[in-house]
Amino acid sequence: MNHKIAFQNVSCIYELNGSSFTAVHDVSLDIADNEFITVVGPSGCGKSTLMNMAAGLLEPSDGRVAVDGKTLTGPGPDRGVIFQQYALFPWLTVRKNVEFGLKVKKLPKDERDRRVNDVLELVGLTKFADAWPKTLSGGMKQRCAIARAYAADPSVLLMDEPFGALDALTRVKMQEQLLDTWTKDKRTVMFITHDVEEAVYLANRVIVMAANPGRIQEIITVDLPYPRTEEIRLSREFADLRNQVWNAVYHHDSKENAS
Ligand SMILES: Nc1ncnc2c1ncn2[C@@H]1O[C@H](COP(=O)(O)OP(=O)(O)OP(=O)(O)O)[C@@H](O)[C@H]1O
Repeated sequence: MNHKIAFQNVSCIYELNGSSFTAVHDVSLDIADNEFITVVGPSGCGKSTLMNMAAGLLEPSDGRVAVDGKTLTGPGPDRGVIFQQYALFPWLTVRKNVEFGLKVKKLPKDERDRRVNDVLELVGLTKFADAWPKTLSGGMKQRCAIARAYAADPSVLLMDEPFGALDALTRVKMQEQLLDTWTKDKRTVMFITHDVEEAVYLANRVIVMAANPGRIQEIITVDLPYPRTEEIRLSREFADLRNQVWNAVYHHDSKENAS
């Protein structure tokens, strides 16, 4: 299999006030090219720490993280990062927000225009190209952030609870929209969430983490076809997978807390 991202025996130890805390311990994981993986687990199990190491924002204390076989030494344009906070520039329109990184890269104007138009179309924001961020709903702001990440043409998208601030209905719509975008233009996606249903709905594989120390508890393959229709979401197979992930996350966590 062609591995896009490889975590090899990765650990992360934070030093704080003279004591050390193991946030992630000995994680090994291979993510295939164009695979969509989701990462779930209890609060504090090291999900963001793992993603920050893939983003190159944090260096592992032990082991290595590689993208396309190359050990990471920092952030790079091959990886687009999307956080829960939309991080849009309020003084720029949707179009200018999406264009921003391309200007920094000094791409010629016609190339910038072409790319911005393509990605706005991809996320369904063409009509809102000249709108200001403050006039957009939360879901639209996050679509704009996704468009901006796509515009830079990264082969990897790292998403940390991107829909965490949205209401339940918008969240479901955003999941559909994201899968639609990803199906049209595949990337390797690592998506962190607290929401078990979201984790199953989106993923090829769900990585369930446990805490103290943060580690991989179980990997559950979601053998459901794309597009993930409403019929799939309401199917018996989907419910079984959701229960399986739920048990791996919560029953394991409550057993640990009881002991
Ligand atoms: N800079 C830091 N210094 C010390 N400890 C940290 C630091 N960042 C995170 N931690 C600790 O490491 C552990 C893992 O944190 P991390 O944010 O990766 O977990 P998470 O699974 O993403 O949590 P959540 O779901 O609540 O966002 C937590 O116990 C956290 O308190």
